[in-house]
Amino acid sequence: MTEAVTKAYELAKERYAEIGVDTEKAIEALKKVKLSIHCWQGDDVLGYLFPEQNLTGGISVSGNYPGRAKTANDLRNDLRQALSVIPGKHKVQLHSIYADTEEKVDLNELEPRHFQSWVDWAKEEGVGLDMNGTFFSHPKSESGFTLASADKEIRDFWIAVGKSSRRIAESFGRSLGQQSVNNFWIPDGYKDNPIDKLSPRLRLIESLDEIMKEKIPEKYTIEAVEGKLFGTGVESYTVGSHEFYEAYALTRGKLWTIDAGHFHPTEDVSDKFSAFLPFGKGLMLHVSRPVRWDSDHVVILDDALIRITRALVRDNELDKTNIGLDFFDATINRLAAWVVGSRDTLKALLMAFLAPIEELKKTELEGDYTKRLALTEELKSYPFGAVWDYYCQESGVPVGASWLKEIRNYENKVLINR
Ligand SMILES: C[C@H](O)[C@H](O)[C@@H](O)C(=O)CO
Ligand SMILES: [Mn+2]
Repeated sequence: MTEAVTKAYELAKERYAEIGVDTEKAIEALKKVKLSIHCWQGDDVLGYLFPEQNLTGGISVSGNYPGRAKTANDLRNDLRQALSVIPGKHKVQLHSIYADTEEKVDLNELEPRHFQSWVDWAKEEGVGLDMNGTFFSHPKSESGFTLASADKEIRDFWIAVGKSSRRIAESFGRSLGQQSVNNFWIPDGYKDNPIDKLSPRLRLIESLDEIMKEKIPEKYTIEAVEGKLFGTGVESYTVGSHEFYEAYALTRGKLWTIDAGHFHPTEDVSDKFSAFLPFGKGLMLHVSRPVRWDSDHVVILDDALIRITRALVRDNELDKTNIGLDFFDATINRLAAWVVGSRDTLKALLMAFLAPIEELKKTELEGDYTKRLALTEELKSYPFGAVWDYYCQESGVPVGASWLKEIRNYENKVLINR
């Protein structure tokens, strides 16, 4: 296998060189990209703080594949196994509900010490940690409102949750020596047409401003705000819409989170990066695959993903963009879901790097759209797979579908017994 992979790579390298693409440079560029892999694919977004609590907030997971991670330790072991077949060094995204503690503690009382086991694990694994405050799956979110609630007591509770998430993210940044992005997604909204669309938004602004009041050095953590078109149960009005958060991010110097599943199905999210970034501090992405709606299917190498990575690479936006994943499928092996989604996102990035970008830009400037079309179409059948295989081999991870054998062994040894 090793020899065949290397031979195929050498040939591919020649083919790409003919069109002015340096495959070694593309591989080096790919090595630098850190994905932010979401922990919640491993346990169906339930967390470990409230074992009896159902998933709420208008998101849902279908399927009952055996082996859901039932403890934080299970989840870390599963993540370690999945990471071992994904090339590169990455980050893992947590949520408040993944606190690992024996204490009876509520979301608003969480402190960095409740995440110490995650920090220790991250150090061992050499991964960074990103954070998400949890604003759902809790009795105090049952009305459908949290930070935008008209009830001050409810609002204050969730403000404390937001502040706690910032302290935790800061501690991740300090302990691990890399910035922790702290993402805020707030599910608040109405099922049916509201009369007053303004007041909840004004309350959300006030709550967020209160949460962000304390200055924390950005080298440790920065907040990202995630809008949404709608969720199940909040079809008519979402307080934190896209325009709301785009404006919030711009005026407060925060990151704007673009979740690929949160827009109208025909909207091209990749088109938004270059419109926002000349004004904004940066982006957080939640790479997801909406099938007819925000279904959070496992990411695959489809046109939508290719458009996302192409935009980031062609417009030189990687330095200002955090590439997070966000999907949850319990109908298949959950580790395989992480692996497919992560490997495919990396593959799509490699495809984007393997292009004569400067030449294409020049062609476009010269107005030669015929050549632009011809070149981009021919590029699609260049031997990018040989470069990917070689990258996997050199990174010490399985080439081709052989990673599945390792995941199956783990399933038979570990997952099946849960
Ligand atoms: C669990 C996550 O916070 C959640 O998926 C959020 O990011 C989202 O996308 C909700 O639709
Ligand atoms: Mn998301």
